[in-house]
Amino acid sequence: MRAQPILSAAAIRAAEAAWFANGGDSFALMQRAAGEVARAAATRLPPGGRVLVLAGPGNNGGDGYVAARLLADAGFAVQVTALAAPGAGDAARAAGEWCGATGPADPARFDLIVDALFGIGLARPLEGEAERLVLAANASGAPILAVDIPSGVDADTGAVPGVAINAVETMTFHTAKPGHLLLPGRLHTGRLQIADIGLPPAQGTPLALNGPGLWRLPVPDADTHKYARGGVLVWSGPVLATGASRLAATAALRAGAGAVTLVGDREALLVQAAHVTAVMLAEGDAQGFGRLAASPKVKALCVGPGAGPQARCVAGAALQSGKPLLLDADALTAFAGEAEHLARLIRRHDRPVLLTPHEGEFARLFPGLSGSKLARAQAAAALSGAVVILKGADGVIAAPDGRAAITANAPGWLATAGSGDVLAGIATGMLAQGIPGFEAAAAACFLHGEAGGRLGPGLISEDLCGPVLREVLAALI
Ligand SMILES: NC(=O)C1=CN([C@@H]2O[C@H](COP(=O)(O)OP(=O)(O)OC[C@H]3O[C@@H](n4cnc5c(N)ncnc54)[C@H](O)[C@@H]3O)[C@@H](O)[C@H]2O)[C@@H](O)CC1
Ligand SMILES: [K+]
Repeated sequence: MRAQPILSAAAIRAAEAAWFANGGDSFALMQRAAGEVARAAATRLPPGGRVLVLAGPGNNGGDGYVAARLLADAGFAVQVTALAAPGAGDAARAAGEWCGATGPADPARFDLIVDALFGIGLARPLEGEAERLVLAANASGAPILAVDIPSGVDADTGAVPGVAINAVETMTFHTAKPGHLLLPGRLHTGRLQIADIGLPPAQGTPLALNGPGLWRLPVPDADTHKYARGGVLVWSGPVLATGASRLAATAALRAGAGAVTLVGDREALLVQAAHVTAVMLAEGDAQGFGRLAASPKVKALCVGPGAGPQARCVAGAALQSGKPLLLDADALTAFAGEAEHLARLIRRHDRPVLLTPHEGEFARLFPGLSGSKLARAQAAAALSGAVVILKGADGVIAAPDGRAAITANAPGWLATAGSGDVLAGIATGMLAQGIPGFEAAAAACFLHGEAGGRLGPGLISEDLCGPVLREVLAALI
């Protein structure tokens, strides 16, 4: 299975420019794009159905004019409402070839609205007539098919600086754009369709949709044993906060680590003992954690879920261990405002380190980083030398070498206490099995999303560690 590339607006324009430089015909490209829009529109229309095409001043509008002509030729009743006449180029040619009904219209009178106001060329918030058209289309109740990207959504960031079209479906071209997958853009996109319009396949792109094409799950050989599959240490929280680390430990075991041990003080372990069976327990403080981590049986470490006041010392010991390591929650907050110091420790560590902040933890750890979720995760990975999972429904995974992935399968049901602890555990379990950092992080995010999707309403984090993870793994191996 191939990874699905994602291209920024600039990368799409570069791909088009390269193709044009080799003699590719830009109007033919527009016609192919519009053909895909018309085909998608036709499947949503009754015979002779009424279509309103909202056309902007650029090539997105050009796609709209060509689609209008194709739909009219196919017997649909098409009207175009133009925001402004295209000035020149392909869009002007497309507008010139449209001879049908043109002018203002009540969008509620149509069976379908085709949104061709703005695509990847959106440069500022929608105002005035553009804003009015978008609000009227959204309020009309008619389904909206967006051309390339819902008008008002920034193709690179998913940001909606003003108003934006609420599409039921978006027909985009060549590859997905970050704005289709990052929030809030994803909520405006509806069903995303990606049409091949004849550009050469995007290869070696640093950004991809998170999915099985990006990583491969480990399958144990028949002659393996538990420590060959990978031992994991998870730092246990204190006596009144043991749940988070227990979720992480259980998830690591489910994800395929051969043996998982919770390490902590005696009181905490007595609580853990009342709950766990296959997960083992070992008494120790921060130095003890470091000593246990030195065992060749231990292949990955997880510090942070519910870690409590020891978080910094244990994270420090873990960072000296030379073992693949995941830092989450309290272990991230322990380094708040000290990203550069943490980066020095990570760079000395020389083995994969995963940082798994949610937005709040990210802001505390990297207060100087701004921009889109994608840009911030990439900057944090470059700064820290770690693979960063910036969590959320549009979770971004970024590696220090510039690779990044966006996860789009996480349902809202995953927004529940302990969900991040399970993600940390799955990712640590992947690290323990020798999966490289970026792939381990991406696989964990995908598995977590799939498990959440299967469980649905009523999901609690304990469920995520249950048989559902086994089912998800079995479906993907
Ligand atoms: N370049 C190509 O060959 C192809 C482009 N395609 C289409 O072309 C689109 C990109 O076309 P363009 O680069 O012309 O960009 P757009 O059509 O997205 O918009 C650019 C125009 O909108 C104006 N504009 C931007 N933001 C505005 C705002 N907030 N309010 C008012 N005006 C605003 C700009 O000044 C410019 O005139 C793609 O999204 C896609 O739909 C497709 O036809 C495939 C081929
Ligand atoms: K659009």
